[in-house]
Amino acid sequence: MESDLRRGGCQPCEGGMAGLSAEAVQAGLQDLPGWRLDGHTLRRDCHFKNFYETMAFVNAVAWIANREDHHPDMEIGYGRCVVRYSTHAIDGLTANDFICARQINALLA
Ligand SMILES: C[C@H](O)[C@H](O)[C@H]1CNC2=NC(N)=NC(=O)C2=N1
Repeated sequence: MESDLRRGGCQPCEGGMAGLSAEAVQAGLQDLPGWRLDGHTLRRDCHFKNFYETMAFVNAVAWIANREDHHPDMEIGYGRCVVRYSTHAIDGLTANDFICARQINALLA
């Protein structure tokens, strides 16, 4: 499982796909700085100097979302963006959510 979270590239989201166990989610979070569990979503609160930087980030996240065909919910303010990932198809968390969260961390590194 851990290796699935490290490997890039999301799998297609389908109704029957397996959600991660609570243990797997906790294990994944150990290696995902900045993210926490918020209900059944992975959440990171990001802060920026100004609106321009916030929107540059939002656009980069949108680019990743379209490449991976895996889309977060985003809440945007002048200097902040809350990013939440879950897999809508199963209303839970899958490896896809961790794969995308890692890509967001790479953007912010
Ligand atoms: C048809 C398309 O691949 C699916 O609707 C994808 C699109 N992006 C998605 N994003 C997320 N977060 N969860 C999904 O289940 C999902 N499904």
